[in-house]
Amino acid sequence: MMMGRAKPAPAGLRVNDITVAYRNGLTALRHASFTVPRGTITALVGVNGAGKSTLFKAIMGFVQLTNGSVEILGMPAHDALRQNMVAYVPQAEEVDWNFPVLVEDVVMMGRYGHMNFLRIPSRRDHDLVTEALQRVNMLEYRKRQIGELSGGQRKRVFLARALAQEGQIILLDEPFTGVDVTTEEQIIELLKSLRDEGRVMLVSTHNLGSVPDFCDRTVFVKGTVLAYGRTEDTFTEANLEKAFGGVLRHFILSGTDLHDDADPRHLKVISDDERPFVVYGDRQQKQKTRDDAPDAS
Ligand SMILES: Nc1ncnc2c1ncn2[C@@H]1O[C@H](COP(=O)(O)OP(=O)(O)OP(=O)(O)O)[C@@H](O)[C@H]1O
Repeated sequence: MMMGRAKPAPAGLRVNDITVAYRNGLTALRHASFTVPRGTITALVGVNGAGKSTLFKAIMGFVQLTNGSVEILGMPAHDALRQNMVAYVPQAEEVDWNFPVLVEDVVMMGRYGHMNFLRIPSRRDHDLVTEALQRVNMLEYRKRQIGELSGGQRKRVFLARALAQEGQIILLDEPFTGVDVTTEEQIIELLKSLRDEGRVMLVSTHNLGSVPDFCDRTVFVKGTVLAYGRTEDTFTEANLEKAFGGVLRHFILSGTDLHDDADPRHLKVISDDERPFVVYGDRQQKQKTRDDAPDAS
């Protein structure tokens, strides 16, 4: 009997040569392509205005593509979106926080796509909302107004909404902005456990220092995709330079600025003014908090 070769598993997400132009004529992305496998956390990095949010909107079908296509788990994006496979955690600025809505209602919105037009939640919908709130540690806030929460708590509620949706692809637009280090670490732990369940997370972030720590893959964006691949291969000074150009601040500490003794090793800090990326000689190491950062002045 002939043994057929096993078909390779489809990519989690395939962005194929997409171009996006806004109505005002601005082309925010041009011929952008990248692929990420399932069970990964992928960082999207680039300067303000590079096109990271546009890329999310293109995946979500919020903006029209003038070229190219997006494939999700081997199917056209349109089909995956219809099946509620893609969850989007927006930037805080995109949400109207004055809208009077309870935390649990926000999370229940994640279930809407699974309900019929009457939107009457089932027992399972309620259970999934409770489970999602538990997972982000926000269960005790379920009856609070969303507008009364802190920035970090709001982020966690929107993450819970993505969990309740049972999204297989989760897009997080700057989830760490305005979030303290403890909350950031909790979110990262949650993302890791979702990765281990085989989901795909795409995370736009300016926290360059934490990318090598928890993102398996990195996509460099600047009007297009400049480079992508495993973080250990792509998160290089050359790619950072290409993506950030003059925006990055570099400083090197050595000699008596760094050591009391004659230790010849130096330390390089690369930052776009959020959390810095620190290189000790040839080794790359995370800078945990801004407060820990060496004083550059
Ligand atoms: N609705 C819109 N209409 C017209 N132009 C837009 C629109 N939204 C974004 N742009 C422009 O498209 C480009 C890419 O913006 P985008 O929001 O995707 O960048 P970004 O990488 O997410 O930036 P940031 O890091 O600041 O969030 C920018 O030049 C921006 O001004």
